[in-house]
Amino acid sequence: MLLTELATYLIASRIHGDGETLCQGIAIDSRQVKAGDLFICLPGYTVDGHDFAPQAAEQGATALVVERYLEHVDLPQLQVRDSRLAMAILSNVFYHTPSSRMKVIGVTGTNGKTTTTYLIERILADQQMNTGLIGTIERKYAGKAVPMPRTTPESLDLQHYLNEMTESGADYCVMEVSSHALQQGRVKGTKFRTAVFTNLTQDHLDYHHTMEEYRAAKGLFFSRLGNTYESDPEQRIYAVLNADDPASDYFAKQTAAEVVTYGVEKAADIRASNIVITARGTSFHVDTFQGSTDISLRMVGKFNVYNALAAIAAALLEGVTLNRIKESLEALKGVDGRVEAVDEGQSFAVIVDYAHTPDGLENVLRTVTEFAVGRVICVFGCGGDRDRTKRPIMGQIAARYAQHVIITSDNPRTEDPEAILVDIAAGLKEDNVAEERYELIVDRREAIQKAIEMASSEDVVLIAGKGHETYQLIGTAVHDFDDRIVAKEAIRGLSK
Ligand SMILES: CC(=O)N[C@H]1[C@@H](OP(=O)(O)OP(=O)(O)OC[C@H]2O[C@@H](n3ccc(=O)[nH]c3=O)[C@H](O)[C@@H]2O)O[C@H](CO)[C@@H](O)[C@@H]1O[C@H](C)C(=O)N[C@@H](C)C(=O)N[C@H](CCC(=O)O)C(=O)O
Ligand SMILES: Nc1ncnc2c1ncn2[C@@H]1O[C@H](COP(=O)(O)OP(=O)(O)OP(=O)(O)O)[C@@H](O)[C@H]1O
Ligand SMILES: N[C@H](CCC[C@H](N)C(=O)O)C(=O)O
Ligand SMILES: [Mg+2]
Repeated sequence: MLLTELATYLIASRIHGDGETLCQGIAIDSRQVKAGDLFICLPGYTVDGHDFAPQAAEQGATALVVERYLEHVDLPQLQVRDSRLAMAILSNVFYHTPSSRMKVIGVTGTNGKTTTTYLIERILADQQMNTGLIGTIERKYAGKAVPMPRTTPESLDLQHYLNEMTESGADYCVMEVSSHALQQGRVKGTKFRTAVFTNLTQDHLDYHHTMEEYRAAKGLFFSRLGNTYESDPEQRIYAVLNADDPASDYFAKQTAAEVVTYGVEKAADIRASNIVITARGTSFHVDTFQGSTDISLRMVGKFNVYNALAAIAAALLEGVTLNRIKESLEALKGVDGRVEAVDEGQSFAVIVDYAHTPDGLENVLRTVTEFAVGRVICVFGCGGDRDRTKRPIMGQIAARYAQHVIITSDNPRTEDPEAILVDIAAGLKEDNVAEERYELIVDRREAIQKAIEMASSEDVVLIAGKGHETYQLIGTAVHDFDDRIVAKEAIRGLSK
């Protein structure tokens, strides 16, 4: 497209230089610019994309989108007020607004996004609907699955993937929408059919500063939902909210979409009762606006009842019958790295889980303690360059539920690994937890080995925080690391 043509989508933008310049693609990273690309300069949190304009020019960029005119760069420039917003708009233009060619169901919340997206996707796919998925673990469509570096892609990548999805025939995209994504406008321009909210508890305070700011970021999802009422049911827009989470009242007030609620404790449109949790699964009764049924999940934990209820709501809104939903939910074994059992025939249980927030850890520990006959041994850590205030809290939660706690590394990134462990241990010290009940082992492999060596029959070893991850980030290096493989090796090592 020509620069002048692109400018028509950006009101009050200003062209410096030749407007007849052809832009064949869009790039936001100078290292990935191809000849003929439009390079959008994004002011970042660490560096300023404007500083890389000369590099982009060298790589063959034909024009720039800038927030301030760059005199020293000899390229035509489209000056805008907000280059992130320009990126969202232009990405939609470039990829022909893919979200209007399919139904996009988005899931936001502190915990349970990945799990809920897989449940929804499974139910829809079982109805012979052509589905795609984008989230923490992978993006998946057209028979391909590609691991994802982050939960919600930048708008440029998102529109690209959505376009690939519709071109491969997808009717639905089920995706996770993180608070970072909402704050940074990564989903601006994406038309959502349904926005699902799981829950709001502490995480990411390094980025959002306070719980109010964090809630406001999540709120952007609901306040930006469609503001028109269509007579065509296919065009209607819904917000699915957790009646038991206080933040839902706030989101309900913010949105113009039709609200459907789910929950256990409080009255809700989709409500579970008679919840029974065992080591093998979770069963419950559910009343909905489309009838009632009993469901037996193979996934354990009360939190998974909430995830299932959210998925039931989203699927009912697509016209799937409750019976079909039940069949799909009951068939699902679970989601990669979420309360995943590691079984090498050992006499004790080993569970790998992705709990990396205080609430997530408390939920999974509570679940595990409910069916553990022996002791619970918990191995976990906290990510570096992330919310530091959650560290001592997670330490306290671990010691409250587990008989023995091994504090270890979980992606220290650029922080001092030992210092992170000390931050976590501060919580246990404050609670006067006896020193023999916990230990600090920086090396995660050693920590897992130690937990497995000390486990006796009927104990449960919970390895939390990394779930499906297949790496350990230390400094800026990425090391191969998979809790499940390391645990298996440690179990096999026992008999030697
Ligand atoms: C805090 C945050 O979200 N940061 C994201 C943001 O980074 P940034 O604004 O700091 O970017 P920057 O590194 O300063 O660079 C600015 C611009 O210069 C460009 N650049 C930079 C270097 C260079 O050589 N050439 C160049 O052109 C960059 O491509 C970018 O366009 O924009 C970058 C480009 O899109 C993202 O990669 C980066 O994600 C970082 C890596 C990240 O870790 N994000 C996490 C916190 C995140 O987004 N997590 C959420 C939630 C997880 C969950 O709870 O599920 C997620 O959705 O994954
Ligand atoms: N509804 C829920 N409420 C509380 N905790 C949950 C819930 N669902 C899952 N969890 C816990 O949180 C962990 C992460 O779950 P999941 O990956 O589904 O969440 P997520 O929101 O996608 O996380 P992320 O922010 O990293 O993408 C699980 O391993 C489990 O321990
Ligand atoms: N999406 C979350 C995942 C955290 C997982 C944990 N293993 C860590 O690295 O802190 C984040 O980026 O904060
Ligand atoms: Mg996720």
